[in-house]
Amino acid sequence: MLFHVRMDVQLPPAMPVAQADELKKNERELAQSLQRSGKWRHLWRIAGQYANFSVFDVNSVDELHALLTSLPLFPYMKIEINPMCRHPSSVRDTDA
Ligand SMILES: O=C(O)C[C@H]1C=CC(=O)O1
Repeated sequence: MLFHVRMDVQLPPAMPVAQADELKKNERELAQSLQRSGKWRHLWRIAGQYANFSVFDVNSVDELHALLTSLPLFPYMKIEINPMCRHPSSVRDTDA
């Protein structure tokens, strides 16, 4: 199942830089591991914002929820999720 996910990150301005850096480092490691596993198919920065567009390929909504809530930055994210299915006019046969 494919989901388009938008994540907007808002760290509290008062958060110490060292804590923010540690969270970002841990987030990056997990995000890269999930990309290598194929679960996190796409990760794009939204230009000019501390936000991203992502595409996740998971087996269930429960798996997506577990994955998103496991992210170190999850407590500081606003997340918007859109389920996707194949478009009948798509020419990309492998994109399912
Ligand atoms: O930077 C972000 O968009 C937030 C988050 C998503 C992946 C990652 O490494 O950090």
